[in-house]
Amino acid sequence: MRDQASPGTLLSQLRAQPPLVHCITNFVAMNIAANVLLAAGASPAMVHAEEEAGEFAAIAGALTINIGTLSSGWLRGMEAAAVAAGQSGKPWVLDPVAHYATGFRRAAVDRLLELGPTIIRGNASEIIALAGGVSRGQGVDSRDGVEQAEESARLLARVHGATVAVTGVVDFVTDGERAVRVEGGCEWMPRVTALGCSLTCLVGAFAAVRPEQPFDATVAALATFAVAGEFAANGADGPGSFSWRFLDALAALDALALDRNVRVFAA
Ligand SMILES: Nc1ncnc2c1ncn2[C@@H]1O[C@H](COP(=O)(O)OP(=O)(O)O)[C@@H](O)[C@H]1O
Ligand SMILES: Cc1ncsc1CCOP(=O)(O)O
Ligand SMILES: [Mg+2]
Repeated sequence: MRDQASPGTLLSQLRAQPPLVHCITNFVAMNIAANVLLAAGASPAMVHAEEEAGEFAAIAGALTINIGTLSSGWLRGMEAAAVAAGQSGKPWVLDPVAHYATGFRRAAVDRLLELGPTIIRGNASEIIALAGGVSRGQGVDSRDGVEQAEESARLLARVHGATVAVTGVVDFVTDGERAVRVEGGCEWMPRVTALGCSLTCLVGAFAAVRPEQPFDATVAALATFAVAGEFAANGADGPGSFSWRFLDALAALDALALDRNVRVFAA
């Protein structure tokens, strides 16, 4: 196994030089995702208009594209941004929210996949369907277990030359060669809307820090969420108090605490 930069090392680097992260995310996620990036120490910018998305992607350290609340104009902005990111050598992350739900979403994701995302982050239902499998997903929430999506993730990673992250109770990350599981988080996380979308943006932030190491960057982002989620669960009474405790836990998390509490295992 190659040397892997620790999540804490990457978190320290992120905070030392906060990356500008270009997020094209959905209406539901925009506010919480921006707050998550700020709490972690990165600098978010939500820029989706087709007139400017390409230009902005060339300036930012990384791009994230999420199809959660898609429209034709937004899709043109996403395509322009993905092309610009590719041309300027910037990593970009695809979050295929509920891509199986409608023909419009399926076609959009097919076009975005052709533009070569560096990293794909989704829940188990999304990853299974993206690899051509039969998923139980209907809306934005997963109805499948991460274990069921692991082979799909490996296949997608090989076919698209991307790092693929499947999230859920225990997360799974692969680049088609290496694979790990990331334990942690808490039961309230899937009960707070757009936390997965926010994680996709944080994956972008870490990818901006380590553009040549998307696998390590993805693991570091997932580990940060897993540890902050566990810390925030302490004293939380439900999704509401968990939500604000999670932002505080992210901001308070330091490199040492992250590396001491991270649970990443080879898969
Ligand atoms: N039951 C769970 N226990 C612990 N962590 C979870 C659980 N479900 C989701 N998570 C965490 O919540 C975050 C969002 O993942 P997920 O809910 O799978 O994404 P999405 O919102 O896109 O469906 C990830 O950090 C994941 O590890
Ligand atoms: C509820 C909803 N509807 C369209 S996008 C969205 C947010 C989905 O967020 P996540 O994928 O993080 O659960
Ligand atoms: Mg999602």
